[in-house]
Amino acid sequence: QHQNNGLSYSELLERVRSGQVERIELDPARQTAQVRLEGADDLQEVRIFEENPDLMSLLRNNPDVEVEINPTPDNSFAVGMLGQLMIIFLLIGGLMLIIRRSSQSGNNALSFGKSRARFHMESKTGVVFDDVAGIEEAKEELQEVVTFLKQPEKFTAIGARIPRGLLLVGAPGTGKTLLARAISGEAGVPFFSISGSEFVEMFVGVGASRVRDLFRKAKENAPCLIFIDEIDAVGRQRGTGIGGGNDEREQTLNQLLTEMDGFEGNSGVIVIAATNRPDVLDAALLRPGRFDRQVSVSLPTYNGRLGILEVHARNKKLGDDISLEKIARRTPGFSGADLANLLNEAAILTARRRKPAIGESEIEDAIDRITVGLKLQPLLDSKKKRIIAYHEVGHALLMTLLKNSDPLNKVTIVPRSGGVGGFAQQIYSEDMLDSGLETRARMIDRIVLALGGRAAEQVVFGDAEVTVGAASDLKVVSTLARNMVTLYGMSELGPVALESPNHEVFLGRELMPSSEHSEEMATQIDRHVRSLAQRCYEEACQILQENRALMDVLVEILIEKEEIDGENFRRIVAEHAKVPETKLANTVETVASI
Ligand SMILES: Nc1ncnc2c1ncn2[C@@H]1O[C@H](COP(=O)(O)OP(=O)(O)OP(=O)(O)O)[C@@H](O)[C@H]1O
Ligand SMILES: [Zn+2]
Repeated sequence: QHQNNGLSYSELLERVRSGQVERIELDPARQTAQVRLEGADDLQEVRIFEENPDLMSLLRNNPDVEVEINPTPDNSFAVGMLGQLMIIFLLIGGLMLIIRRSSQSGNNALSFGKSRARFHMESKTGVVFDDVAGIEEAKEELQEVVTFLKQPEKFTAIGARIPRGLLLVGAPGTGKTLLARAISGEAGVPFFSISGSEFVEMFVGVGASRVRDLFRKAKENAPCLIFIDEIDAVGRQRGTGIGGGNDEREQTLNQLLTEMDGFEGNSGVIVIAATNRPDVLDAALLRPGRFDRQVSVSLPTYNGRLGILEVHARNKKLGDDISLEKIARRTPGFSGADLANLLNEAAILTARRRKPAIGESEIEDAIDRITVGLKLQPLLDSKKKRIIAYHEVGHALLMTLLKNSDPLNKVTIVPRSGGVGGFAQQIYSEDMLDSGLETRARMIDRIVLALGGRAAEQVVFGDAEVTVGAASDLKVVSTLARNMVTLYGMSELGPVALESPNHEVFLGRELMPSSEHSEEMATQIDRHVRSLAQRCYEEACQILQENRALMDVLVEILIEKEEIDGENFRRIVAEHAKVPETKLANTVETVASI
């Protein structure tokens, strides 16, 4: 009934019972498990079923089996995030850009065979508001919670109801956990924490009682704060299957709701939950008296990044040449965790290079590591390498020639572990993105230069040879062009907003069509978006065509040296350009009517 070496579900149960299973990795979404039998080196796959109480209770009774559960991945989130970052991050015109988000967030599977996850309690977190930077608005809102915890009588005396639950909403690594710990620290109250993914353990039927324990302990220690990270793991809308153990999860959620309702008025316990997916939460969680207040924690702006860098530079040895302002300018789209990580990576590199203090080159390398991954071996000279070189030179040359583009920082064809074959990177002269003062001229140039990679491939190798390497460039182009037409009134459709901007792009909603306009208007928008992109593409092709000889020179140098920094690149361009003056192309005039 099954392949030679495949285990059936019932055989799996049998093997667990007889103690022959060493390790099992459950994947509820795919309804499979990877099983390692005693003495075996590799894993084998077994189909499991949605309702698998036998397996779960068996595993509970056999604590020697190592168990891991892969939480259901949320790709929609990742995609939304990626889209967002790519706009901000247009500095990288890389082949197949993949941004590695701080991997510590979220999806780490939990193992409950060895250590049964419990809630954690810290009597003093030692974190204060000064340790949290760049999210001033959220801090201000939460200052109130500190006062509730410190002096509840102040509020009860005048009959004010102290909120029980508060939801922190924001992308991974923006400092939600840090903020919660700082509230505890500032108020001088104990901090209880558990993560929603640890709640996935409810799978084995201990969830509800864990919740009861947590709240009982907390009440004994009031005033105090309970922090539930990744609440979406347990608080997803009920009745939507995330795989086996649904009932368990719902029981846990119900218990959580019961506990929230069961607070005696002003018992001195405040529950803070964090999520990056408020849209998937069960509505019951958001009712009055539960998590009825939301505070959003957004990615830091330029000033925020500067503040966060200052916090994390406190205990680092920085060289005299390091300017935190410059780093902040280089890192739009970075979260607080990314920035902390950046300084830490730079410190590690510095130690490895036996230098006394962190220097510019360590910062530079750390930024690249975080955005595009580790350097890999350069490719051997090959057609592929030439295509990548032309693609990147296409981007880089446009960054240099276009009048309204931020200058090139460097162009490289050293492949990166993040799946990037090469990239051309800009350095922002000012923090336009944060200030919101992006102009039409700049946006057009960003579209043109994003198309520069594909255009170079086309100009040099012809139609048939264009590669898939431009996929991420094209995503950037569509987003920018669409925003120009629908949000900023920068097309012939007139100065009207045709869609409401969704600032919470990290929710992945940006991809959802809005129904605010008619079918007819939707067609018009599409037409204008396409025509804008088409004109920009033609513009890119034309500029590159005119500078074909220069491109060849640059590609030869890039293939030889693997990397050219902005200054050298500009020097070479100035030496060889037909018109010696750089920054000559004014696309706004050519792409005038859209
Ligand atoms: N605003 C900030 N100020 C200072 N440091 C920060 C800030 N945001 C993040 N960090 C740094 O990043 C680390 C991770 O952030 P934290 O775990 O609080 O983020 P989070 O929003 O809870 O992320 P996740 O959703 O992944 O749990 C912090 O311990 C801190 O070192
Ligand atoms: Zn590209």
